[in-house]
Amino acid sequence: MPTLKLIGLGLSAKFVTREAIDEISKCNVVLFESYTSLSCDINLDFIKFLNKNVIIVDRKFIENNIKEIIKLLKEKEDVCIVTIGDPMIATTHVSLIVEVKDKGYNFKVIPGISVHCYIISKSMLSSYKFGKSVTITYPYNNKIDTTPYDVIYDNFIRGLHTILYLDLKEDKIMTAKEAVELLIEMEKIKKQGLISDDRIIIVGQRLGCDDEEVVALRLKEVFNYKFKEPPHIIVFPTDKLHFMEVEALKCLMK
Ligand SMILES: C[S@@+](CC[C@H](N)C(=O)[O-])C[C@H]1O[C@@H](n2cnc3c(N)ncnc32)[C@H](O)[C@@H]1O
Repeated sequence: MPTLKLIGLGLSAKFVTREAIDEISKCNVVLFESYTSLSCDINLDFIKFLNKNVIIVDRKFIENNIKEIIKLLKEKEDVCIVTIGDPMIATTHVSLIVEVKDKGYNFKVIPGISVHCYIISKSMLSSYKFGKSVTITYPYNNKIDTTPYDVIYDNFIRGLHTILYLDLKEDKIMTAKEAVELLIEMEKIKKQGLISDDRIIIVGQRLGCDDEEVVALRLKEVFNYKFKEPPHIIVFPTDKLHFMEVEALKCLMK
């Protein structure tokens, strides 16, 4: 039975699992989806080394070309869609599986180490206390989407931490500084007192790379801090911290 396989590669080459390597090596056609995340050392050449039949695909292809994917399944039997991180976390790929299953084909998910789990681990905050995550996006037509403010606020007052993914466009990658600038603009609109100089955030930079860094900073320190190149991710902790979380945060402060 033809099978669509969604394969996660983890954050960098050292996290690629044996299962991912085995599946990619034997797959008849490999589509490398490179728009939902990025890695310091996983690129087209890396995947080509495992399987020569690889094509880079963009958002348009994955989101609008289900017919093409079904055609490939009919012709090639096995189709692998390969992503950085985990294929099902902070992506919309579940819709592919639902459509393929609906047409009577098989599917398989091969998880990879996700930035979501990685930053929870490296933040050392209680994994039981993370609320809904959200993405901070660049303004569109000069309009700022304040959804992230609402999500953080809702989590914050319920004693929950928030993971903030940062916008990833074809031509630009949002940095932690740009994200904090946007949060400050959101505060001017929402005026609920969430964003203030002394709030602490955790910034994960280049996670999974040899030069990764995880640092806890007060918002007032963000603009003078020398961050590494993106990708960046932010954790916005609640102020209802367990005493052990307070100690963990101190370990991440410079
Ligand atoms: C939409 S999420 C996709 C997550 C991916 N599916 C996964 O499971 O890892 C992508 C966002 O996560 C963050 N991110 C991804 N990889 C990262 C890394 N290695 N270091 C820091 N942040 C990262 C960036 O904010 C990026 O825009």
